[in-house]
Order: sequence, then C-alpha cells, then structure tokens
Amino acid sequence: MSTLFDEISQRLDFSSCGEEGSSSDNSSDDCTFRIGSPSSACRTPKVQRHHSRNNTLCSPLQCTSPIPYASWSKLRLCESPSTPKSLLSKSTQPCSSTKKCRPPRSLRFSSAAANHIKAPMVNVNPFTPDTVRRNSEQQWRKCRRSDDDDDYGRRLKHSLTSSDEDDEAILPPKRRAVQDLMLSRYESEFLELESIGVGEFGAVYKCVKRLDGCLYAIKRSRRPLAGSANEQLALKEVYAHAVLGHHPHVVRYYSAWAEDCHMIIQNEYCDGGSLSDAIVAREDQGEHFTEDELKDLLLQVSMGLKYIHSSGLVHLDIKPSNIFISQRPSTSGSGEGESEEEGDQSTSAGVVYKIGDLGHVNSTNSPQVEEGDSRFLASEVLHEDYSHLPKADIFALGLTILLAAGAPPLPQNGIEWHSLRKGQLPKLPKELSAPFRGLLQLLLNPDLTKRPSARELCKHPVLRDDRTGRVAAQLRQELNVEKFRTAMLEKELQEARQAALSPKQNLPPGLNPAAKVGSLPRARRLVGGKALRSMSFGCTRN
Ligand SMILES: Nc1ncnc2c1ncn2[C@@H]1O[C@H](COP(=O)(O)OP(=O)(O)OP(=O)(O)O)[C@@H](O)[C@H]1O
Ligand SMILES: [Mg+2]
Repeated sequence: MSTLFDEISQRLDFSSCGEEGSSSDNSSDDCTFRIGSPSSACRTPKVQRHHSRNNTLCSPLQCTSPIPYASWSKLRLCESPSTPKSLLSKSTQPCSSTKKCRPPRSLRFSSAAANHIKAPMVNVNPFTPDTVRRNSEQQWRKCRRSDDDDDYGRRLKHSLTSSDEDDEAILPPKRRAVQDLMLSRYESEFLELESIGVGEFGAVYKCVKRLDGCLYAIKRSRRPLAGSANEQLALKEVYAHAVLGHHPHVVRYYSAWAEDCHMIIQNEYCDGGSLSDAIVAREDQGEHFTEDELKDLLLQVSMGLKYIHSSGLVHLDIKPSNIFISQRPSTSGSGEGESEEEGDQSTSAGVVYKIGDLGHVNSTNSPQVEEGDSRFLASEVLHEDYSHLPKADIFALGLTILLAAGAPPLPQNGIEWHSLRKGQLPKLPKELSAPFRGLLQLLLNPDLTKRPSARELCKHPVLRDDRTGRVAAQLRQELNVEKFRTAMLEKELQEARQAALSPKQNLPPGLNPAAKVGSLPRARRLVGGKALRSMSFGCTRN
C-alpha cells in the first residue's frame, strides 16, 4: 500500500499552506504521550507524556513537513485534490502560503460565496427506518428554516421587488449552477444538524447528506493539517478506514477529503453515542452495566478487534470514548466484510457496539507506534516491546470493560497505574461472577502471552455460552408470545362456534349443528392455515 501512496504523492505537487490562530488551543484532558522515546526500567507515563495531537500549527510561511512521512505531506490538503468542485473553488479561494487561511471555525460554511448560494435541499430517503426518519426530519426542518432565513433568502426577496442594480443579488440559473460547484464539498453535500463531539483531534458533527437523506458523522480535524504531525494522524485514520472496509463492529467509513486545510472524514453515524457517554449516563442514574451487558460488550468489541487484527492492524486506542453504539440492529449485520465464521454474526437485536476513531491504527508487523492514552496503555508498549501489539488492544479492552462495570476512573500514572499492570483489578461496585472476573483478569495479565487473542475471546465459553443462553431465552419469550396469540385465536374460535350454535342461526338444510361444530378444525390448526380459517368464517356468517 505504501508504494501506492508514494506513487500518488509523487504525482501530486505539494502546495504549502497554513492557517493561523489555533495553536494555543489545547485540550485539558489530554492523556496521550509519545511512546517512541528511549526506554527505561522504571518509566512512568508521566515522564513520556506529550501532546502530539496538539502540535503547534504550521505558520502560513512554514508548511513543509517536518515529519518523516514526506510522501504523505506532499498530498494536497488545502482542497480536495480529486473533485472538479475543489478546483473551481481553488481558483476563487486560493489557499496559498502567503495568504492567511481562515481561522478555525464551525464547519458551517461562511464564506462570501455561501451568502449568495443556496445549498441544495435534503432528500428524504424512503428506505431509512421510520423511527430514524421521524427523529431526523424535525431537525432537518429546523435547519431548512434557518437556511431559508439566511442572507440569500433575504436577498432573493429583496431583488424581486427592487431595481436592476440589485440583480447581482439573485443569480440567474446558469450562473447559479456554476456557483453551486464552488460551494465547499461539505456545504454542498451535507446539511449540518448538530455538533456531537469534540475530541483531541477533531470535532464531529451529525449531518444529513443532501443527496441520500441519510445521517452521517462528519469529523473535521480541529487544526490545519498541512505540514504538521496532525496530517499523519488524519491520513492514518483515513488509510485505516479504507483498508478495514465494512464490519458490523467497526464504524463504517464512507469518504474523506481535505477542505480549508482540514481533513474531513465522513463516517457512519452511531445514534447511541459513545460507550463513554453511556457509562456516564448510567452512573448519573446510579447504575452500571449488568454482567450480561458487559459480556455482550466484550464479545462484540472482540469481534471488531478480531477483524482489525486479522487485517494485520492494531487499533492502539481502545477506550470507552472510541467505542460507539448503534441503537438499532446493524443493517450490515450479515453483509459485506463480515466474517462468516461460526458465531460471528452481529446481535440481531439491541445495541451494536462499534470500534471507531482509527487515528492510532498501526500495522502489526512494522509498527510506528506514536501515541496512546496512558490510562489504557499496556506496560509492554511503554517499554517499547511491540512484538505482540494486538495484546495491547486486549489489555485496553479489559480496562474498558472494567470501567463499564463501574470501576473508578483510571489513573494516568503512579502506583495505581502500575498495580493495574500487575494484574490487580480495581474494586467494583458489584461483584462479578467468578468465571467472568477470571476472564477479565486474563485480559489484564502482565504476561501478555497469557492474554487471550480477540479470536479466542470470540469463542470463549464464558461469553459464548452466555450468549447461547440469551438467545434461548429470547426464543422462549417469542414462543410465549406465539402461544398467547394462539390462545386468543382459540378463544375467538370458541365464540364463533357459540354464535354458530345459536338457535337463531339459519343452518343450511340437513346440517346438524353438532356435526357442524365437529367439522370445525382444531383452533391450533387455524394458525397459519388459510383454508381452515376461511372455513370458520363461513360458519360464522351462516
Ligand atoms: N460515528 C460517530 N457517531 C456518533 N458520534 C460520534 C461518532 N464519531 C465521533 N462521535 C462523537 O465525537 C466524539 C469524538 O470523536 P473521535 O473519538 O472520533 O474524535 P477524536 O478527536 O479522535 O477524539 P479522542 O482523541 O479524544 O479520542 C466521540 O466521543 C463521540 O461522542
Ligand atoms: Mg476518540
């Protein structure tokens, strides 16, 4: 793959550009640090902590990449390199090394062009589930109204009643068509509904795509990328998404492009937010995930990890804020990219957990380990042992499950940090069953070879048997519902029989009422048997 990247980047000329104004924008809760510094016997994460995601920005005059990935930095990030729109846009809105780019802003397009141009409306996708559509339509309408109230709307109204000099205000159809192409891709293709999250690296927005009417999560790098280490991270995320394709337990990727020197990634929108949000929400209600839910979470994330690991990659940033929840069954549950191995099917109901934020993904074989969240970092990675990186994901997954079980916030360093790495589990508000606790203990085993692989976890009896039990319970419940329905039908049938036996009924000549009742089928056979059912109606009518 790297050969292809090199080739592409050689063909693209590097346009240096930068953007001022956000270098001081540091997030307070950064727990990331560089791993690649020299090892030492008693290192603690604190020593190595750094803010590589908060790199100082390239200045407008200094945009050549200081990073080793010169070929990546050559990719043009100022505008999407591949669309005619961006080429047109570039001709009117140059982003040169001498001209200051716009300061960071909301994704909402605010350039002069946008004030003249009406972005296309949003289509309604008839194939989206009703519930999703209903929830979203309200938001769309609100956004449309605000679109209608915008400057263009006012100009339009005004121009209809004013003189020629205002003709500029309303664009003739031909010119409008050309100008439409000059909208930013984000603005022309998506309607921004709301901001749904801000991470170290990017701000994420819930958007509806104007063409297909579906919801997407659009992530935009918070700082301009060209020439900075952020560029590597953004590209890494895109590369990882592109390689990982579709899996029900990995957040789906649709597209990525660069705009205004920022990387924009269009991903599947997960309507349940992040696991981190879910944990906080439960804590607020004094609740925690039940053991069954924890097992389901562990199994589903293991399936996603199994897929990532079997692709020769490691995630290296598994934590609750990077696991996303879809409230409805995954539409791609049995679809493309899913392993067909026994038992890897997604859950048929309830929530679906998906691994997201692939900004730290690395190759298992030739890792260039950059950074991670120190709270979830396996000790061997701190000591630069990259020989079993997938087991670092397993370790982080173990801690993630413990947090969902109600463990106190994880330490970033210090004695507690080390004691967790010695296999000492934190105290939980509710005791777990011995087998499940034993499994979690294994995930955190200081001896990484003893930690189960994602593949092994997917087949683990503690998770599997339980799942089988849950499926059986669900089937039992469905059976009970069917039995109830049958009973109701039997009752109806009894009533029909009574009505048929009524003396007021005109029975066909020669038909003995008793014989007629006897000829009716047993109620149970009526269920699903059309012919028999119509026979019973025939009797009632007579
Ligand atoms: N696909 C998605 N569906 C729904 N919400 C999302 C999605 N992607 C991101 N979010 C929201 O945005 C937040 C930040 O997203 P993400 O983790 O991708 O960004 P980040 O900048 O890499 O964050 P960090 O470095 O802190 O992990 C998430 O915690 C979540 O609340
Ligand atoms: Mg994240």
